[in-house]
Amino acid sequence: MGLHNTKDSKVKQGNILMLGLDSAGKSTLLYKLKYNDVFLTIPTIGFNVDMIETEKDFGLTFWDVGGQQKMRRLWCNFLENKLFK
Ligand SMILES: Nc1nc2c(ncn2[C@@H]2O[C@H](COP(=O)(O)OP(=O)(O)OP(=O)(O)O)[C@@H](O)[C@H]2O)c(=O)[nH]1
Ligand SMILES: [Mg+2]
Repeated sequence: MGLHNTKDSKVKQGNILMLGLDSAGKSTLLYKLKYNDVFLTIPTIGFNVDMIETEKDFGLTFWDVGGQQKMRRLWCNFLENKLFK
């Protein structure tokens, strides 16, 4: 997870990369964290990005990446991204 300041140095933000095999429960976990509820999900094609404000001036951006076989070749693009280093 990377943690960095935005233009306003008081506002902090972190990025969380969610990787895992298909049907591991990544999207379910994200919706549970964001809405405190369980939703019917469909397999993620590509990726979802969602932000959760944890407290004043602090937010977490979740990158929920599809885990199906055909999606896994995209994982390296996220792992090489400096947001997650
Ligand atoms: N029993 C049980 N089922 C779960 C749990 N978490 C997720 N599921 C179910 O598992 C299935 C897949 O969940 P998803 O959250 O879509 O899985 P995912 O990791 O996002 O899958 P991809 O998007 O294909 O990578 C859904 O039917 C969920 O309801 C859990 O903790 N317990
Ligand atoms: Mg998903």
